Amino acid sequence: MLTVEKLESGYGESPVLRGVTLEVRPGQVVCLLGRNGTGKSTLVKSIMGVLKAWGGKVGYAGRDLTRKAPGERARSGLGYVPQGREIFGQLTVRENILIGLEASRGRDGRRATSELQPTGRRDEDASKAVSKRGVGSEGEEAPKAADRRGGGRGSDEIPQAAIERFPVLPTMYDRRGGDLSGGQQQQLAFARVLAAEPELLILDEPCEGIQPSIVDDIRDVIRSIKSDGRTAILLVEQSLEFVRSTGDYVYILEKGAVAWQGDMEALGDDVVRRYLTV
Ligand SMILES: Nc1ncnc2c1ncn2[C@@H]1O[C@H](COP(=O)(O)OP(=O)(O)OP(=O)(O)O)[C@@H](O)[C@H]1O
Repeated sequence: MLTVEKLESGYGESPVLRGVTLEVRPGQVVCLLGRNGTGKSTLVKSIMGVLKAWGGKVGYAGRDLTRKAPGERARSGLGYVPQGREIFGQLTVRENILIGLEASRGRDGRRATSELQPTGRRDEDASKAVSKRGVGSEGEEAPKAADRRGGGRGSDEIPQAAIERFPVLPTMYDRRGGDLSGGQQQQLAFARVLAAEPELLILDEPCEGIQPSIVDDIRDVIRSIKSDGRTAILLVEQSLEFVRSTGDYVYILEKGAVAWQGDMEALGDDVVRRYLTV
């Protein structure tokens, strides 16, 4: 479903990716490993179009997305939880999740909010975008998830797909995203992207800075998504233990290129020593 061919990218004049080729098949959990600075985040940013490709190709479900904007990639079915989560701190939990819905509304030809950047003062822009559509306050009209799915539910209802794995979130719908703990924010970031029911979920270090009990929850979420079989996952992760307990296939990057790839079972100690041990 996702095919990356000889992808090259970098920052300014500095190349980082030097011809990366990889593939994610439907239902697979593919893990991206490598020491610090080898280009893992650069690769997922380039797949999402947050960073422009210098060369090579990103194909998805038979379409060439290489020159497409991030919003269009989201509308095609790609969901992305960036490193650091990037939730909208000034918006409520409810508004954060509804923003995620925009990616799927975009599949009907409307603007996707993945084009909004959830940082600092841009929260204001996001807030405006939300309130324009009436999500912000009681009694106003919200994005019609029900319209799209023909479900006939209340107009401001958050889709079950967003929250079914995070029972704590509905208890905090009116809290500001910025007031949540790191673990809760990570759950919110997941819920926001799952609201759009992506076919491929790209996760950049979802366990970074998260306490162990929440890491276990995130592992359960990934396993549950995997067992549903509807969404493939491309997972950037540092923890070998986490990768071994969730993944099917592994790519290891070194100096912006794939240095090793294979089934999870083939990821032996020799490979770990050679490419991952610091
Ligand atoms: N915004 C940026 N501007 C310039 N250089 C950058 C930028 N982001 C990353 N780099 C550089 O690109 C290279 C690859 O970084 P990248 O974040 O992709 O690595 P990574 O494998 O994800 O590392 P980590 O595991 O530490 O997150 C590094 O040398 C890094 O310093």
